[in-house]
Order: sequence, then structure tokens, then C-alpha cells
Amino acid sequence: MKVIVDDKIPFIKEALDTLADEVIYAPGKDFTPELVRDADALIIRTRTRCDRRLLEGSRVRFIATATIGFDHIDTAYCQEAGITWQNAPGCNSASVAQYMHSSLLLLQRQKGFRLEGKTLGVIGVGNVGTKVAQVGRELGMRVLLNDPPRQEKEGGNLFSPLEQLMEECDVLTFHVPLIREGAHKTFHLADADFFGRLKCRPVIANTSRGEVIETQALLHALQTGQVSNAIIDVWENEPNINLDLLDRVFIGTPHIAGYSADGKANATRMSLDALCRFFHIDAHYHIEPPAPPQPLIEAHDLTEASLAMYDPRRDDQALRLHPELFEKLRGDYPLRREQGAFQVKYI
Ligand SMILES: NC(=O)C1=CN([C@@H]2O[C@H](COP(=O)(O)OP(=O)(O)OC[C@H]3O[C@@H](n4cnc5c(N)ncnc54)[C@H](O)[C@@H]3O)[C@@H](O)[C@H]2O)C=CC1
Ligand SMILES: O=C(O)C(=O)[C@H](O)COP(=O)(O)O
Repeated sequence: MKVIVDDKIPFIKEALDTLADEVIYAPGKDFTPELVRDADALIIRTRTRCDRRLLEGSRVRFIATATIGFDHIDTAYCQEAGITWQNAPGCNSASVAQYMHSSLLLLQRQKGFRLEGKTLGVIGVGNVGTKVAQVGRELGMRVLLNDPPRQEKEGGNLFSPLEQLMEECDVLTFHVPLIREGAHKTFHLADADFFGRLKCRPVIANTSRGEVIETQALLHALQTGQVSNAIIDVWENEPNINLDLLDRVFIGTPHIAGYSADGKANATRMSLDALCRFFHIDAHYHIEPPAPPQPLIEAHDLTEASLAMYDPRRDDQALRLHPELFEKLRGDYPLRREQGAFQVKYI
């Protein structure tokens, strides 16, 4: 079996070498039809667009993406071509929740935005949204949930209409997949009309996909005060992001909300498991993230403890200093550990 692998997928080499006859590592954006032509499988990240242009005429029968999102895979083409694909549901959801937790606490500390009693609106209540909602509750926020596909399937009164979130929320956070067409389309879900209908000058957070928010509309909303602040991890047209928007946001990071070592290890393990299932390989490997350099944290309060585990300002400052290095900042990212890897002692 020959496998082509994105060279920025960590913790994979040792295990994969025992599973495949031939493995080629290449930058995700440089996968070409020539490179993949005689491969049986691909293991990719968000940077490889898997469509007819790349895959037609190739031997590829299986694609694993070591990510939650799969908008970079043309699923209709894969079905037509008989190519099976698999993403890694939930792999880095706790990492995104950690990013949101630290960012909200920073908002409180730096902007005097008292979280307790405020209303958090979660748009998209899957693996990530569910954890972010829990973060909001633990911070004393009232939480409203919006998820029309789940509402249709599950009924009940867990979910609220988007209009209610637009009217009542002080923070609106997006955790939807990028869907370009159809009844539950999320492309430009937040457009000029959306921002025009907001009532509480909310903070907007986006860790889903850049295209869920129309950049110019958000910029205008920040300029006119329809939106008071923004926490933005994902951008339209990455890596060539809008610098005016970066200039105006409270936190701006280079698509690293999911970049915990835990999340990456989960994604790698899930991708290899899927590969083994597809090719009927009985294999055993052990993939664990490395221990943090300082697992014991001494802190005076929750904010100090959370920022010691993960402080988004480091990523924010790196991006502001060198936005042109967007992709390099991601590629060389010093993967952080999630909360479970630390012991906190309050002093
Ligand atoms: N910034 C980062 O590093 C990361 C970004 N992501 C992005 O976050 C997205 C969400 O991740 P998960 O929660 O794990 O996915 P998920 O698939 O578990 O949940 C997505 C939820 O969104 C809902 N949804 C779909 N269309 C909707 C609409 N129009 N309005 C409201 N809700 C809608 C779905 O019903 C589902 O419950 C991923 O698709 C990915 O694009 C995920 C991980 C890391
Ligand atoms: O899992 C997802 O979906 C994400 O957005 C990833 O965290 C992005 O990671 P890369 O695949 O671009 O490294």
C-alpha cells in the first residue's frame, strides 16, 4: 500500500511506517495529480483540496483527513469516483473550547466585559459547540443554543431560533461546518443583514471557517459599533487574510484554535484507525501527546490558571507582527496541552 501524507501531521511517522509499504510526506498544498496518481490512500489536513482535478485517473481509494471539518473534500466527486473518505469527528473540540475559555476570560480581564450574567449564543451545537456552551455555563453565563439541523431531527425546546440569539446575546460564537448550499447553508451566515439585526452590540467569535462570516460586513459592523469586539481564528481567503480586520479584532489568531497536542494526537490516531479499517489491517500503535514542560500550575485565580495553560495573546501577537507568515505560524506551531494535562494549585 502506498500512502501520501501531509508533512505537518504530527505523531504519525512511526506508526504509519509499520502499516504501509511506501509513505511519501509532502506539504498539503503541494499535492498534485502526478504525486497522488499511484497512491492507494491519502492522509491530509485542511490544506489539500481533494476534488476531480487532484484525483481523477488516480488509484486513490481512501482519504483520511486529520481534521473535524471536511469542506476541503469534494464529497460528491468522491462518491462518484468510489473514493471513501473519513474525517476525525470531535478530535480537537476540547482544544477549541480551551481557546474560547481563555479568550472569554481575557475579554473580561482586559476589556472589563463581565461574563457572569451575560448571554452567550452558540451557533452550531455539535462536538465543539456543546463544549463551548459548557464553558459559558461554568463562567456564569446564560447560554442560548441554535442548531436548525438538530432542531429538525430532535425537536424539543433545547434550541432557539437564530433571531432570538441575534436579539438577546452579548457574545455570539460560531461552531458550524462550512456548507455552501442548501437549506442549512452557512456560507456568509453572518452578512450585512445579520449584523444589521443585532440588538446588544455583541462580541462575535469565529473558530469555524472564515467563509461563515462575510469579512466586509464584519468590518463595517465593528466600525459602526453594531458589534463591540471580535475573536477571530478563521478567516476568508487564508492565508491572505484581511489586514484591516486583523487590525480591528480583539483576538486574531492564525487558525490554531484546534491546535492542542491532544487534538492532533486524536486526529492522527483516528486517521490511522480509519485507514486500518478500510484496508483490513490489524495493527497496534500507541499515540499520546507529550507531557507539558510544567504540568503543575500555581495560580491565584481561574483566569491566571487558564492563561498559564493557554494564552491566546501569544498567537495573536505573532500574527499581528507577521501576518504574511500565517501558514508558517501554523506549520511551526508549538502544540499546547489541554486542561486535563495540568494540575492547578490555587495560592
Ligand atoms: N479553528 C479550528 O482550529 C477548528 C475549526 N473547526 C470547525 O468547526 C466546525 C464545527 O466543529 P464540530 O462542532 O466538531 O462539528 P460537528 O459536526 O460536531 O457540529 C456542527 C454542528 O453545526 C450544526 N449546523 C449545521 N448547519 C448549521 C446551521 N446552518 N446553523 C446552525 N447550526 C448548524 C450541525 O447540526 C452540528 O450540530 C468544523 O466543521 C470545522 O469547520 C473545528 C475544529 C478546529
Ligand atoms: O479540525 C479542523 O476542522 C480544523 O480546522 C483544524 O484544526 C485545522 O487544522 P489543519 O488541518 O489546517 O492543520
